[in-house]
Amino acid sequence: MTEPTPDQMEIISGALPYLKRYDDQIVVVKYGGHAMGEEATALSFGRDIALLEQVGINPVVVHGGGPQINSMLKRLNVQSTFVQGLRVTDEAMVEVVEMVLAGTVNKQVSNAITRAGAMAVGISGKDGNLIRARRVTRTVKDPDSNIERVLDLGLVGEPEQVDTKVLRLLIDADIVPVVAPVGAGPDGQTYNINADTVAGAVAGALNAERMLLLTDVAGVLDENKKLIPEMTVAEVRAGIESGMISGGMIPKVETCIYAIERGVKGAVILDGRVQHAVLRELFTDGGAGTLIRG
Ligand SMILES: Nc1ncnc2c1ncn2[C@@H]1O[C@H](COP(=O)(O)OP(=O)(O)O)[C@@H](O)[C@H]1O
Ligand SMILES: CC(=O)N[C@@H](CCC(=O)OP(=O)(O)O)C(=O)O
Repeated sequence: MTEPTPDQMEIISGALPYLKRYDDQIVVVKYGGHAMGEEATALSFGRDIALLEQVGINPVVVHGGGPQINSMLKRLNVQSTFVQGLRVTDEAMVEVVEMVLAGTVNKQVSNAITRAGAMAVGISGKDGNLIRARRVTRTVKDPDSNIERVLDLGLVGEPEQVDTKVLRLLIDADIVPVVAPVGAGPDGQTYNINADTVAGAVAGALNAERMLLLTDVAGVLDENKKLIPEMTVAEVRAGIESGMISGGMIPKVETCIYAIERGVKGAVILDGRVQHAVLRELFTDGGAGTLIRG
């Protein structure tokens, strides 16, 4: 074994105040499909989560899998369309979505954490009554006529109710819950739910100390493409209004606002492709991405 360098000792020692701050607190980590790419990043993610569990923090993982669903649909020769970042999902497609998210990806993520030495259990929002979903619609404006139309996205849902019992049982048993973003409607129908939205709902229901959204950009970028380290809810709203925040970043910041309004102390958007992104964010002074506060 090589001797630790003074720098390494400095880093470990510098983590002490953060270890105290997060002791026994819940941290919800959303692991986006784009952040999963490389094998090395997946391993570093698994190690980060296992380390949090080991030092007495309670991580809860919610994962995405949009790119993984895309490649399965491509293999099946099925086209998919998106409305405001949400995948229009019919009966046949929801079967593929559930298979990829609650099957392949869920087990990959829980396995990466387990291999790193923590106990992780993968569940979907349909297990233990975790997420009761309701159908969502979106209003779009026709650019030519300016007439607004309500679009039905099929079996796309949003969390109507979150029952945290199963999560609490796992957390109390020192098991890391790994949640796939599908839910069931009151009639048992399966709904496809955006993973950021699930993370916000879960973080809010658990009153988490922190919510981290791991994506493939450094965080919220300003007009000059420079990272904004910290934003208030009011600044985020102004950013959406001015068009500085657009596309896939809108549901992310909206999820952060939703979680903060439900008592989450801080929500961070950060680049999950960076090795040990979670540890950098939680245990260093500078943090890693954009922190959004109330
Ligand atoms: N102000 C902004 N700062 C950073 N990214 C932005 C901003 N506005 C729009 N975006 C876009 O949002 C994308 C992130 O959302 P998305 O692709 O849906 O992520 P994920 O797949 O991880 O859920 C970025 O890659 C970028 O193209
Ligand atoms: C309704 C809806 O759009 N659901 C998403 C669920 C997966 C997801 O959100 O994955 P990422 O976080 O990797 O983008 C989808 O079908 O792609």
